[in-house]
Amino acid sequence: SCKSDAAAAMDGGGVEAATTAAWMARHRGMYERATRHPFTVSIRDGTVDLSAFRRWLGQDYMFVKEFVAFLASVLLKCCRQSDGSDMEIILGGLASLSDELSWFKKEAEKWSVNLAEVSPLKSNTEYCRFLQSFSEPEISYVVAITTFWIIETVYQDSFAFCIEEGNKTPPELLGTCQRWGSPEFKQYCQSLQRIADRCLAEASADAARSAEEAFLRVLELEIGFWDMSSSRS
Ligand SMILES: Cc1ncc(CO)c(N)n1
Repeated sequence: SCKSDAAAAMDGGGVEAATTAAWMARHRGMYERATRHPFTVSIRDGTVDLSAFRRWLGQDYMFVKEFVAFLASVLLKCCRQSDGSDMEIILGGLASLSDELSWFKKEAEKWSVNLAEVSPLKSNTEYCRFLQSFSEPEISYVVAITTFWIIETVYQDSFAFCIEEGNKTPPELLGTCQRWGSPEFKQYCQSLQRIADRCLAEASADAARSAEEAFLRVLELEIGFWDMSSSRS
């Protein structure tokens, strides 16, 4: 089970609260390959290949549609396996994807990307298959919430870098960068991180190991997704 902050504090938990921070330190190289990828760094530098950006846009629209189903499975596990105190955060994330899908359609029009004609490339298909595996009830809530947190955090960190001081991001790409790079999105990611850390603090060693494996798998899949957007793989 997954207790609330108050319940965890009462039984003296929280000593090893920062599991996710420890993983980020331990796997720093992988984390940086995912969040300082040549593709997003080229957005920040202003040297981005616009055909690559258009490819990313079409592929990510397909990804987000799959992400809706993934988030529904995270929500279901939250309701079934935790005390339900995280439900509002997850439900809020799910609700905001409705807006996000509209944004993709509008953005696709702006860049003349025909979403009806997009078919998923290999790395996207692989990532979507990974997301689909979470519909299995055997996958625990702690693994699912950790996965959700790191998926959002890679985008948050990647795009926040594109709007940090000294950026040369083309003005027509600022809207994209702000969608995931905003302080509000960062706060949302931090609330997911707190939930993940709270669940990890109580998880069995086996469950924590599975969650760390999922964390690494996401980093790998995100690197593959950026590679796919930059070139064609
Ligand atoms: C590939 C990918 N990873 C993460 C996010 C964040 O939601 C996204 N939209 N796409």
